[in-house]
Amino acid sequence: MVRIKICGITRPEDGAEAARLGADAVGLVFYDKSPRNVSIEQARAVIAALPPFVSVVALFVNPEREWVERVLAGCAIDVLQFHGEESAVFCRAFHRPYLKAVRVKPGVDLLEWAGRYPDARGLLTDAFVEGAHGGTGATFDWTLLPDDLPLPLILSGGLDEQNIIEAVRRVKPAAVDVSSGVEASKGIKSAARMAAFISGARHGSV
Ligand SMILES: O=C(O)c1ccccc1N[C@@H]1O[C@H](COP(=O)(O)O)[C@@H](O)[C@H]1O
Repeated sequence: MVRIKICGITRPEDGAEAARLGADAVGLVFYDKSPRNVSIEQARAVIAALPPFVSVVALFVNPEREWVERVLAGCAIDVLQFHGEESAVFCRAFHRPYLKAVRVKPGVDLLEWAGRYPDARGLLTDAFVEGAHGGTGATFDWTLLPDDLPLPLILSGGLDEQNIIEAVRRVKPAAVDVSSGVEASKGIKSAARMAAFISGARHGSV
């Protein structure tokens, strides 16, 4: 069964609703250029509203090492997600499981990326959009994904309630990750869209 991560949670009630609907993980964005950016205090409030069986993923884009350490000291984070140009040495420096995001466009060699981050818990594929690091709501050509990726594949990039069944059926990822596609407005989740997305992901993977 595909695992489901709902990213860009900024409000405790959205995290609690994602968990109630069956999300396996929620993502918190610690990147001040994102409309979904949260402070450590906001993150703590979201985490406090979650049941203990939901994983908490902290997303960063080219962070200072001290910022990651402050977040880890201030919040109960299970997994790190890096969306910038962080090296493998940097990603593993925190002794936490981590995901490495890759922005996919023609010519990007995902097998080579997987080789550069062999200890990542998964490769998260997002759409390449010039000038943006992610969370754009853009999709990419799923035929660019290799069948023989040596790491678990987390599919993201423009997923929503309309395309999630086809995405899961065609790509067969280990997990899916969504942010824009389940929002009512930037940073605010829609309960109805989250419900339709999670139901679609479950439906597509049976
Ligand atoms: O959500 C953001 O604002 C964000 C900012 C910078 C890097 C990544 C970001 N989000 C992640 O991008 C992918 C795709 O998001 P979407 O579903 O297309 O909106 C996903 O992993 C988000 O968590």
